[in-house]
Amino acid sequence: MTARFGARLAEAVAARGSLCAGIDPHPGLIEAWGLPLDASGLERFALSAAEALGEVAAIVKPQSAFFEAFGPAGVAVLERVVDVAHDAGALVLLDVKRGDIGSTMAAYTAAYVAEKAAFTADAATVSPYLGFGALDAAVAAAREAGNGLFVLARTSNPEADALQRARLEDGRTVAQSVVDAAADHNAGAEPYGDVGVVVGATVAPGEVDLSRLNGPVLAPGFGAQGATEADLRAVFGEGLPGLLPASSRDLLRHGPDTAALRRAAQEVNGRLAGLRGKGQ
Ligand SMILES: O=C(O)c1cc(=O)[nH]c(=O)n1[C@@H]1O[C@H](COP(=O)(O)O)[C@@H](O)[C@H]1O
Repeated sequence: MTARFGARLAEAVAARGSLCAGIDPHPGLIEAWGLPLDASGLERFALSAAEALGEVAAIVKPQSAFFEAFGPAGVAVLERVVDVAHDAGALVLLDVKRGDIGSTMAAYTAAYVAEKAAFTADAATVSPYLGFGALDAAVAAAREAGNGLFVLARTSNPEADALQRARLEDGRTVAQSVVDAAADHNAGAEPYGDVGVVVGATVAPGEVDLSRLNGPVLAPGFGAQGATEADLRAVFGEGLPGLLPASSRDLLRHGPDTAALRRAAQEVNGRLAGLRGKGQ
């Protein structure tokens, strides 16, 4: 039986470091790599990024929107990116940010994280803003298949502040209620559970209490959106198990030279090593 996602992730981070390498084929980056802005350029960009970053990062995160923008041909490239990154030895987090009523969510689950899912990713990003309970069946199906989910809690973009920092009747913020619901799913799992949360590296320190989460934390906003290692330290402290700082543009700008891409990811991983706890 395949090991649980949380266990596989912990093992991969121990071996390779905590960086989550984003594969976001922005049109400007495809052109900067000297490639045509069509499905063939997308394919060369994304497959070489998947191969190079997949060799050195514990987990890679292709952002589906940039593939969907090229239509069915782009989605076919995304499918190959997942396979190439797996073959290179990385786990794959598909960044699709899906969220819908429970019955529709079941179909997204079948696409991304259930047993025999159409895409063979290890985890996917999901939105809880139709109610965390609407994700319950997805959590169960992902777990059954040995896969994981990352639930948006406190995102890195400034437009999210008003909604995610709003207070519920019980005094908790909306973002904290998402973290707490994820924590309930992870209770008792070792080294940690399969339900991660997304908390931007750009948020104010102390806003979200992750002490009970017992799950992975995807921290985008590191790099191109301005957050630094000092911000990661201030927001998440040191030694938070499962912290995955995520960077896309700031890594990809080192291409198309694949050796330079690999070096950039390794260099970031080296700098992040101090944030990891002992034995992680
Ligand atoms: O879920 C995400 O990955 C995500 C959540 C969030 O709060 N903020 C955020 O930037 N992201 C994604 O993380 C990546 C950030 O890219 P860079 O700013 O280029 O590092 C993009 O793929 C975003 O869609």
